[in-house]
Amino acid sequence: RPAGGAAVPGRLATSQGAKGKRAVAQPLAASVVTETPAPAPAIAPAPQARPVVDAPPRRRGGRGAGEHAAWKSVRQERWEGALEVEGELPLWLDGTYLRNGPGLWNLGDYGFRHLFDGYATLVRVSFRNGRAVGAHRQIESEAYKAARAHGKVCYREFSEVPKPDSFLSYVGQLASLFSGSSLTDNSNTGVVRLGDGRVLCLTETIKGSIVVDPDTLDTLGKFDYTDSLGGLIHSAHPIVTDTEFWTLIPDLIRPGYSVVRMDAGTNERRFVGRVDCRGGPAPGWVHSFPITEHYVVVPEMPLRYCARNLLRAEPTPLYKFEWHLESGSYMHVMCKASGKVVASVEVPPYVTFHFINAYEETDEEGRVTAIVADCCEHNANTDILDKLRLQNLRSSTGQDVLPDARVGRFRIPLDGTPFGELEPALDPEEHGRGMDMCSINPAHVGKEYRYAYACGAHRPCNFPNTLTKVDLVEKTAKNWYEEGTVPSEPYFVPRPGAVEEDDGVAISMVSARDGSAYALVLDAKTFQEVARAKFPYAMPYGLHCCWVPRNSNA
Ligand SMILES: CC(=O)/C=C/C=C(C)/C=C/C1=C(C)CCCC1(C)C
Ligand SMILES: CC(/C=C/C=O)=C\C=C\C=O
Ligand SMILES: [Fe+2]
Repeated sequence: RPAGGAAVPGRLATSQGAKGKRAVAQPLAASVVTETPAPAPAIAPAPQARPVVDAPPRRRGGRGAGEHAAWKSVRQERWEGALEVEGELPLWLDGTYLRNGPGLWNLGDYGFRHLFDGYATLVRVSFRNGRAVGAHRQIESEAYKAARAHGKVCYREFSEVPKPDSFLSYVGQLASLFSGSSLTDNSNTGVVRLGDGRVLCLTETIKGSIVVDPDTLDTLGKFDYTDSLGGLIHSAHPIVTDTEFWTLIPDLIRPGYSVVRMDAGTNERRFVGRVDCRGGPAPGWVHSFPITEHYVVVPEMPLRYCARNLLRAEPTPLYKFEWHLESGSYMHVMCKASGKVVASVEVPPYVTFHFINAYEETDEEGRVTAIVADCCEHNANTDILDKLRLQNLRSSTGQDVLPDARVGRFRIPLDGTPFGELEPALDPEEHGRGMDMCSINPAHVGKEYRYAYACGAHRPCNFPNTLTKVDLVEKTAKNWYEEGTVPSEPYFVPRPGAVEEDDGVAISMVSARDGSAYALVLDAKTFQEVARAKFPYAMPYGLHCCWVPRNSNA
């Protein structure tokens, strides 16, 4: 059942194209707008457009036949058009799904190394009356604009660094590293809707907080933090509610973390408290962290930032990080109201990008006795970082090379006991020993919860290739799998008025080996497909999502 039919034409345009103008996609270094004589067809065969980059990458394995579309750069700067819908979209699904991710990994014939290096591609699927309109657009960060203008990397990305033209410019680069001016603002990781309705794309550099228009996908400008808290990096995953925004700012000089809060409607973060690291030469990497109703949980894992690696021109095996098993692994708990650290426990070693949720355990008198915190845990093994190198992702040989992962459940006692526990929350075989890119019902953030949605594994595989719904009470999982596909984070959207935790849908953008791509809508209760909205061109893999309900700001 096609949705939208010919009513909504597919649109292709350059970043320079004024709103409403129709223009063909431009190669990266071009600076002129070329308008097309006629509107593109309804379901535009986007690959007809001139690709953003068309030469083979310097590092082999960029665009060869047989390579999965998930790991190929998006082929044009932007597109918009009606999507063909297969199945029945729920009529209550009224709003916009946004997904951010590093979708462009090539500059001319130069291919980037790592999944996390790519320039940000924002994808939109707007649902209304059982129909879907899709779009994507490159985010106009300074890093992307400079790369497009000069045909080379100009800022320090996750693993890519600008090649110094001379020793003097190398010295200049070092100086600019200390000031933060050489760090990227390529906001390729997350996208969040603030309580006041503004939509932000984020990465781990603070300067990479960029405001976008969720309808046009226009880059509106830098999010200007008006406080004087400073810092160069922060967690990629702030916790955002209708009223607040919480994040962590690691301190690489005096190892520790600042816990900060920003009220909705403001641009001013306020310092809440500080956690001093217990071990190691630098803070543990804090890609994400969880909160509960009264506490902020600050993880300190043995995979730590490394100032020396930040300065290097060539990446080390762990990029900007170092593994310090001897330094210990810790979980700290800070009271939101007082900023005081109320617990700091040593836990077994762990490696995680993504915390799923946390909540408080209470005794009969209602006193909080412990915090339970769940994460996608990689069995204390850092190999996953190397598996996310594009060369590894592109060279799928059919062998089972994805390292095992699980739902790691921490129990952090608040009674002064010096140690916390870390155990799998369910048998990892339930989800094929793959576990990452998670979401939950937003009404349960910081509270007891039962269900988590994530990417799991159907082995053999080299990357998570299923969607999984984990029941943390029954300790079971329901799995969705379609051969040859790479699904991204299943993002839970509650049905308006829902009471049950899993009353809603899980939306995932799926990239298929044959070059097709679709937004998959699963009934979150049964985990059965209800519909798919198909893009007319290949879509690269992407990371994190958010949901903007229609008229949410009206
Ligand atoms: C996409 C993802 O999950 C993580 C992205 C992380 C990034 C882009 C980290 C970037 C960094 C720099 C550019 C310099 C400072 C260190 C670090 C935070 C690793
Ligand atoms: C893709 C990913 C992390 C992304 C960070 O935002 C992790 C994948 C892990 C595989 O198991
Ligand atoms: Fe992430």
